[in-house]
Amino acid sequence: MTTDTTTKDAAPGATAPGETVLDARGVTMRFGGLTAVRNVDLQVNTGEIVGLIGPNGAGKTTFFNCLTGLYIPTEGEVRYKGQVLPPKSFKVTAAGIARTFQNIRLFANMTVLENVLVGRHTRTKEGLWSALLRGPGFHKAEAASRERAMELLEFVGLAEKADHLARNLPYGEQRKLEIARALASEPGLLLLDEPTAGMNPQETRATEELVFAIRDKGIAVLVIEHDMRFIFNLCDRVAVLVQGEKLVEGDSATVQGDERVIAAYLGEPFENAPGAEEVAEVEAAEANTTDTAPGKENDR
Ligand SMILES: Nc1ncnc2c1ncn2[C@@H]1O[C@H](COP(=O)(O)OP(=O)(O)OP(=O)(O)O)[C@@H](O)[C@H]1O
Repeated sequence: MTTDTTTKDAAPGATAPGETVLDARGVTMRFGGLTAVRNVDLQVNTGEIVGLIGPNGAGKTTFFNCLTGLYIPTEGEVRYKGQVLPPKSFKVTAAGIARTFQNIRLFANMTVLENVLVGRHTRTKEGLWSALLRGPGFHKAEAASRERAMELLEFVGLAEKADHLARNLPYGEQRKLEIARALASEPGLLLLDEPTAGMNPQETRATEELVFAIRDKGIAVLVIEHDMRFIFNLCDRVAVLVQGEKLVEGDSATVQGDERVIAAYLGEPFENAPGAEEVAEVEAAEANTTDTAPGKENDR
């Protein structure tokens, strides 16, 4: 699949093709006597979707936390577009890295649109006084933010639900909303922590298409997932963490066939073709989907 980040469709945070957006070197994170992540190197370039897989407790989320300023690595360095990242998560977001969480963290009693507007705060310049006085600058900035938030809701297939309360959305749509909120900070790199957890096969497939569409806008993606079909369909490169260390890194075919990965994580060689039962489930669900269903416009 090709990526053209020079088109007018490129996201505001998009980077030139081939640029290294994330450069993590020797990242180690210790909690007392436990080394959760040990000396991990990982690069992500523009136009790439990179997967991070491994057994439960392998250190994947801890590594994400080291990339996003939630944890300060005990050792090692993380650079975004060549700059060492500041050790504060809001500064990391402002620098251009956005993330979603393993457990959905939406503002349940706010509307779908308001949740996305919250995600834009790192990109709005209007300060407290401007907000209190509600001058022309404030109204202009607010209108621009709303317009961008609606564009993002359109992109993820939730525009028609902009006024719904987040808590009333079905689970799969809450996950999409989290992605829209993360995109609202106009990142150059998006980190997704188990984006398909709890989804049915149809929702998982729609998420796959959404991630491809995000990549096609020039935003690099690093994704943690336990769904191996999702990972191997989606990713240009996959890194495998086991007990905090990077065991293998390579393209999907290399990782799927690696004896060490099979022994430590997959258990048995990965069978790429979906089972007949899964195909039937997706086809039945798609047959029931009306033309107005959210996410329809992202289908490719
Ligand atoms: N804040 C913390 N304090 C102490 N130990 C922690 C902390 N966070 C994570 N750990 C430990 O670090 C190890 C790695 O955990 P982590 O959540 O990063 O794994 P993971 O690969 O994301 O697992 P999963 O796939 O189950 O989400 C585990 O042993 C965990 O108990």
